[in-house]
Amino acid sequence: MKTQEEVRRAIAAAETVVVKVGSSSLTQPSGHLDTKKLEALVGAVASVRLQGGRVVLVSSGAIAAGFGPLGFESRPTDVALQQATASVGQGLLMAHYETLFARYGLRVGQLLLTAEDTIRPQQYRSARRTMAALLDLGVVPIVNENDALASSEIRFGDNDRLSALVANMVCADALVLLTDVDALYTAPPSEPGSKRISFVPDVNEILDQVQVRGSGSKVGTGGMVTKLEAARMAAVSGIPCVLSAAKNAGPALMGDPVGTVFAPIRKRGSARRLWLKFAANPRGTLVVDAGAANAVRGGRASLLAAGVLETQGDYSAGDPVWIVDEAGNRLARGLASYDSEEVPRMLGRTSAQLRRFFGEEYAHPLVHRDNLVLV
Ligand SMILES: Nc1ncnc2c1ncn2[C@@H]1O[C@H](COP(=O)(O)OP(=O)(O)O)[C@@H](O)[C@H]1O
Ligand SMILES: N[C@@H](CCC(=O)OP(=O)(O)O)C(=O)O
Repeated sequence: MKTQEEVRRAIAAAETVVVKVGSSSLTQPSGHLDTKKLEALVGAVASVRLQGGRVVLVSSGAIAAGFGPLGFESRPTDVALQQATASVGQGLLMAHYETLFARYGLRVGQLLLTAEDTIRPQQYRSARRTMAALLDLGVVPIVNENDALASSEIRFGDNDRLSALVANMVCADALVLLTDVDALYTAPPSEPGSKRISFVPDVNEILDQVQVRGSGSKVGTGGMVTKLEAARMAAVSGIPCVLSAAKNAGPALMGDPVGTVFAPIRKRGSARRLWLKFAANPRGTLVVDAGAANAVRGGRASLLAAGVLETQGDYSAGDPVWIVDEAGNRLARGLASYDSEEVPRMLGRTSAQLRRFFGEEYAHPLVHRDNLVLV
C-alpha cells in the first residue's frame, strides 16, 4: 500500500472501521453539544453500517453534554467537577446517539474504557471480547474514556490515542479521525503560509517536518499532537488512517480525496505493546547492570532480578516502569511483575535463589519480555 489512492481505496473497502470524533466537532462555539453536528455524523456512520461495515464510534462530548444541564457557564476546570460533569453528560450523549441511530434501525452499545483496560491483560481481553460480540450482533459500539473514574495520573485525556488502541483491539482495517480542521497542515492553520498535506507515506518522517500544536478550541484536548500520535500508532499497527473535518465524514469514509491519509508502515502488532511504547506513563524505574542492559537491548530477553541494581518510585504489579542503565539512559518501558515494595529484597538474586528464599511466586522476571518494549 504505497500510493495515496491505494490507501484511500483500502479505507473505502474496510470491513471494520473505527471512527473517532472530537469534542470540537460535536459542539457549538459556546461549548454546548450541537445536535445538528451529531445528526450529520450519525448519518455518515450509519450508512457505512447499513452497507455491511462493522463500525466502532469513539466519541468525545460527555463533558460538553453535561456542563449546560448542570448550570455551569463553561466547562469546569476542577478535576472532580469535570468527572461529575462527564458522568451526567455521558448519559445525555448516549441518549442522543440512541435516538439518532434508531432512525436508521440501528442499536448502539456503550463502552467506557480507562487506560488501564488497555494494558491489564484480563481487562483488555474482556473489553476485546465485548467489542467483538457487539460487532457480531450488528450493534455500533460507542466508546469514550471512562472520565468519571479515570485517575489523573493514568488517563488519556484526549480520545485520539484511545481510538488507535481500539482500532488495534478490534483489528480494524481503517481508522478515521474526525476533527474541526479539514486536514493536517505544515503548521497550525491559523499561521500564515501553512500548507495542507493530503498524503503522509511515512508518519515517522513527517514528525520533524510539521509544526503541531495543542487544541485550537476551548473544548478539544489533545490538538494535532495526539492526533499524529494516533496516526502513528495506527501506521505501525498496519492500519491506514485518514484525518478529516467531521463535516466531510461521508467522503472520508468513502475514500474521496478529503483530509490527510496516512499509509500503514508495518504489519499489525499487539495493542498492549503499542500502549506501552506510545502512551504509558511510567510510575517507577528499574536501574540495570551492564549485562542486563545488553540483554534488554537485544530485544528478546526478560529482565531478571539478578541484573537489577535498584528500584525507584512507587508502583504496583502491572504498572509501567522505565528500564534504565547505570548512567540513567532509558532503554525500555515495561510492565512490572511485582509491587515496588517487594522488589528490593529480590535484587541481584538468581531465579533459583528467589525460589529457595521466597517461594515459587517470586521466581519470575521483574519484567517479562512480552511486557517490554525498547524505546
Ligand atoms: N499542524 C496542524 N495542522 C492542523 N491543525 C493543527 C495543527 N497544529 C495544531 N492544530 C490544531 O488542532 C486542532 C484540532 O485538535 P482538537 O481541538 O483537540 O480537536 P478534537 O476535539 O477533534 O480532538 C485544530 O483545530 C487546530 O487548531
Ligand atoms: N472524554 C472527554 C473528551 C476529551 C476530549 O475533549 O477529547 P478530544 O475531543 O479528543 O480532544 C469527554 O467525553 O468529554
